[in-house]
Amino acid sequence: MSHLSSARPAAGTPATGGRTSAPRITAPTAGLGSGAPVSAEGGNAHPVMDLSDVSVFYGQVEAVRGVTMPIRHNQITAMIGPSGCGKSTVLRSLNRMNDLIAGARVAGSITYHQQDIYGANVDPIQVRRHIGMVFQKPNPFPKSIYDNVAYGPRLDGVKKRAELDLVVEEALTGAALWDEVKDKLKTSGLALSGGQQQRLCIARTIAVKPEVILMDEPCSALDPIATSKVEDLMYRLAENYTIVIVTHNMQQAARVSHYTSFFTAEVDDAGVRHGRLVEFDDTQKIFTNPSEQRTEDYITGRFG
Ligand SMILES: Nc1ncnc2c1ncn2[C@@H]1O[C@H](COP(=O)(O)OP(=O)(O)OP(=O)(O)O)[C@@H](O)[C@H]1O
Repeated sequence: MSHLSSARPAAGTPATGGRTSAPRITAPTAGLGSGAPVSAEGGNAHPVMDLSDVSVFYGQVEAVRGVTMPIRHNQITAMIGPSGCGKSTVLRSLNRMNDLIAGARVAGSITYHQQDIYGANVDPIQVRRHIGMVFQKPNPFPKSIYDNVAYGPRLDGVKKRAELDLVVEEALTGAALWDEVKDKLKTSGLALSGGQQQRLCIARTIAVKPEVILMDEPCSALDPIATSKVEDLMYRLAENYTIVIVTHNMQQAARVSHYTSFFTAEVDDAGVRHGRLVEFDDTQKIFTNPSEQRTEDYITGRFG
């Protein structure tokens, strides 16, 4: 296990008023960039994160109740379910992005390598350093392609041009964008197409070598060709990263993920609506032989 010694915002992630005397969150360096390709049968992959009886509140409203599931190493876990069932809420709770929403609160336990990410001494900025996020709408900084990717490493203290050049090339190559942009690194990231912008945001995220990448509907703003490129990329990234993706697109979940969690909204005895995790399993099982009738109804289009 290695210890982090400094707090700094993760690339592409807004900094919060995090505690400055940042206590440390630990992570094994062995997991960073050293994983072997894992197939959909990777049921033995150990959990990098564990959610146990997680509920998320907005003020007094319990938007999601009692979610328990693992996030397995170098696997892609998809979250699917009808609108408003709490997929994005749960995703944001995995790297404390909900901290940025006034009144949001998480109950239950979310661990990263057995460490409670909401522990009293844990700095959310450090959490986001290890658990990066790619958003629905590509959000490059209004800077050059190079500076978008170099942003996080520079904050990490990488200053030498040659080192930065290498990190930028590696990240852009890892995000399957290098060949398209290597001759125009000084061009604004905003001048790229939507699909290229999303891959640039992925490059910016992986440039700081997080272990887990959260993706909130990363293809919803993209056309089918750009979507297919990002899907291919996700699959390749899973050789080295643990990915959690929220998607409205069931075909996409079936295509790219190893595990799928199906969420829905339930109304409790008091008439209050909450998001619930109905079923978590191998993606193949969810889409061919789910245990729950509600899952089957959803994937066969009978509701949702
Ligand atoms: N910032 C917020 N403040 C208050 N309530 C919120 C906030 N964000 C989400 N909610 C509520 O939490 C519930 C779950 O929303 P969430 O966006 O997580 O669902 P979702 O499954 O991701 O939906 P969609 O598929 O439409 O994006 C909804 O009732 C929503 O209105």
